Amino acid sequence: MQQAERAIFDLRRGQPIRVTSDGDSPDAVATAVETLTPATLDYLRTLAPGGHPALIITPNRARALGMEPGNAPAIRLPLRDDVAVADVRSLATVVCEHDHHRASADLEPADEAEYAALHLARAGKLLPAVVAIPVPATESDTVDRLQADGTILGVDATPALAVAASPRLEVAHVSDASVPLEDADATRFILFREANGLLEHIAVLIGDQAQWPDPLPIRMHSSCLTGDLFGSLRCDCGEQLRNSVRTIDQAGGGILLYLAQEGRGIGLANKLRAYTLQDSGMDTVEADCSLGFGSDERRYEAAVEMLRHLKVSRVCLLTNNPLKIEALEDGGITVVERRPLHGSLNPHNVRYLNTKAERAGHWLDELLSRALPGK
Ligand SMILES: Nc1nc2c(ncn2[C@@H]2O[C@H](COP(=O)(O)OP(=O)(O)OP(=O)(O)O)[C@@H](O)[C@H]2O)c(=O)[nH]1
Ligand SMILES: [Zn+2]
Repeated sequence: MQQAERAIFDLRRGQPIRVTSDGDSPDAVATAVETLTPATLDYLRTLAPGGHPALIITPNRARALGMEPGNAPAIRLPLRDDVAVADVRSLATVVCEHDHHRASADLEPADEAEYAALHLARAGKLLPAVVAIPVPATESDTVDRLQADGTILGVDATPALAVAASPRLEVAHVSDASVPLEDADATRFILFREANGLLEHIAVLIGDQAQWPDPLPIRMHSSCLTGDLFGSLRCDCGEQLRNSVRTIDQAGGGILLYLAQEGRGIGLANKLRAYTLQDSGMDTVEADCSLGFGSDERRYEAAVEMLRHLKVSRVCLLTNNPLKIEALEDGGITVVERRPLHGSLNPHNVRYLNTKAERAGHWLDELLSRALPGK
C-alpha cells in the first residue's frame, strides 16, 4: 500500500514510475501528463526502441475526443514519434478537432499496469492522463536497466488500483482549538488527518455540546477556495458555508464538517481547467467529464469516520444534495431530517445551479423557480 502512495507523489513531481502486472500483460513505465517534460518523454522513448509511448486516458476523455471507447475501463492511444509535450497535454485537456491526428486512429484498451498508473494520477488530483510505455518481461535489457536505475519506483498494479479506488480514509484527531466565529462564538475547530497523510479535514463544533439537540444539525461542506474564501459568484458555496454556521448556531449547536474535496473531488487545478471549458459553453458536468473525470468524484467515508469519532449517529443534514444523504446512511449514520440550504442566485451562478438540479438531482426547484421562468 505504501508503495502506491509514494507512487502518487512521484507522479505529482514529474517522476516516472514502473507498474508491474500480476497477469500475462506487460509492466508499464508511466509518467503523468500534467507533469510531463520533453526529457521524460525522450526517456520513455529510449525504453522502447522502435516502440511508441502511448497516452492512457479514461473513457470519458476518449468520448470528449470524439472516440467511442466501448467498455474498456481505460484507453491507450499510441502516440506518433514526432509528438511534442504540448500536443500530448492538449490531447488530455482541450477539445479540438485537429488533435485527433496526433494520436494513431487505433484506440486500444489499456493494459492493467497502464490502467493502474492512470488511476494513481487521478488519485493524486492530477489530470487523469498518463504517458506509458509497455515493458514486457521478455525485454530483459530494459528490465535490467530499470532495476539498476534506483530512481524509478516500482509498484504492483493490484495494490495501486486498491489505493486509487479506495484510499485509506481512516482519520486521526490531530489538534483542536477554540475559534470564535462572527456567526457563532462558541466554536471549536478539530483537525483530522487521513491515514495516508494526504488530506486534512476540519470538524467545526458549534455551541455547547452538553445542550446539543437531537438529531444533531450537520453540514458536510466540500471545500471551494474560490467561493468560500473569495466570494466567487460562479457558485453558491461561500454563502452556503456562512449560512450553515448561522443556522447550526441558531438551532442550538451542531457540527460543520469542512472536507478537503475541492472541485467536487477533482482538485483546484482541475476545477480551474473545468471553469475555462465552461466559459466556452460546457456545463459543469460536461466540463468535468471532458477532462476525463466523472460528474462527482467526492467520497464521504472520512466524514462518516469523523462523525463516528465525535459519537454522532442521528443527524439533521443541511443539504440539497441527495448523494450526501445516501453516503451518510451507507456509513451507518441516520439522517432523521434534511434542511435545505441556499445561497443567492446571480447571473454567474444560475446556470451552475440549474445544472446541479437537472443533472445531479439537487433539490433546488424552489430557489430556481423564483429566478427562472417555466421552472
Ligand atoms: N468541478 C467543479 N466543482 C465545482 C464547481 N463549482 C463548485 N464546485 C465544487 O463543488 C463543491 C460543492 O460542495 P458542497 O456545497 O459541499 O456540495 P453540493 O454538492 O453543492 O451540495 P449541497 O450540500 O447542497 O451544498 C465544492 O467542492 C466546490 O469546489 C464547478 O464548476 N466544477
Ligand atoms: Zn463553490
